[in-house]
Amino acid sequence: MTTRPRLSQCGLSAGKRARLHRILHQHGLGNGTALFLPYDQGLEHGPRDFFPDPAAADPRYIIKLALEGGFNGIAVQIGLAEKFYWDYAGEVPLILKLNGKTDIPSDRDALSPLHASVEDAVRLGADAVGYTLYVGSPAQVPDYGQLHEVRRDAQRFGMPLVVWAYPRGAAIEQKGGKDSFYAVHYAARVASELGADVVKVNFPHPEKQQDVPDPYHTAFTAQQAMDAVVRAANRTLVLVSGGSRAGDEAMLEKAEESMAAGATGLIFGRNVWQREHGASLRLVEQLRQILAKYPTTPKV
Ligand SMILES: O=C(CO)COP(=O)(O)O
Repeated sequence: MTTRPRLSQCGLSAGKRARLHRILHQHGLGNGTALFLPYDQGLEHGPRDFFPDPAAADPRYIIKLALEGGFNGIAVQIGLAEKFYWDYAGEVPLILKLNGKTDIPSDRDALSPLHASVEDAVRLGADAVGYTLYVGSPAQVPDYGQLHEVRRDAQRFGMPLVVWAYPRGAAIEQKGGKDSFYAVHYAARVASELGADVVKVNFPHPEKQQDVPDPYHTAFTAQQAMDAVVRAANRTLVLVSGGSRAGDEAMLEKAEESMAAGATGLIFGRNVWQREHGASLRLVEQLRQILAKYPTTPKV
């Protein structure tokens, strides 16, 4: 097990630290862990994601769900933030996603363009900004350039930077895909080296990697792989993503293994809002019980 870093250890400016403190210690369970509700899938995958529960197509339903479920924050794109966030008077912290793209063209040369700024995030009262970085994509060079701009502004405004570190592209596919241990481990390290304050990763699968450098041939369990991912992120706080719809047992196991490894929290979207309302809240309550077992102590 890896120790979860405290905010005072993470090289944060006063503004970033105050905002992360609000998210982690004044919302959700208030114990330094986090449960985020991401809601950018309407852009990334299209409205098909709302077919399982049509209520979820309405951003007001999602924000209410985040409040009812005691989430630490929601992650949305600029258009929804401008139209809906203030309906709830900023009661749940906002991570403003600054880039995003559709899945209509193939992901092989993926680059996620910027369409909002850190200044927008300040104007909207956000507590963090989110940036999707496609590690391993042929477009990773311009991607790093965009991230650099965002990081500079985030430093200037004291705004925490959450990097969605997504392995992508043909080279990643050849090595076992975007959730192979090799890819997730590398992506966590890249985000940390490039200055993310928080990194969001897929849960790593050691059994999926192929054609990878030697050290990865060692047999890792899922728990060991997750431990290694948290270590690779060093003093960058780790969030683990939910992924496409799975059963409750699988989600709870992923949550437990992630938190035991030293992740700071979970960012589960479709697995929460693709269920009917009562089932969503029941799963959230079980996730909160897991988070309650892993407080950050001491707090600062
Ligand atoms: O962070 C996420 C999307 O931005 C994760 O969403 P899912 O849990 O639906 O995979």
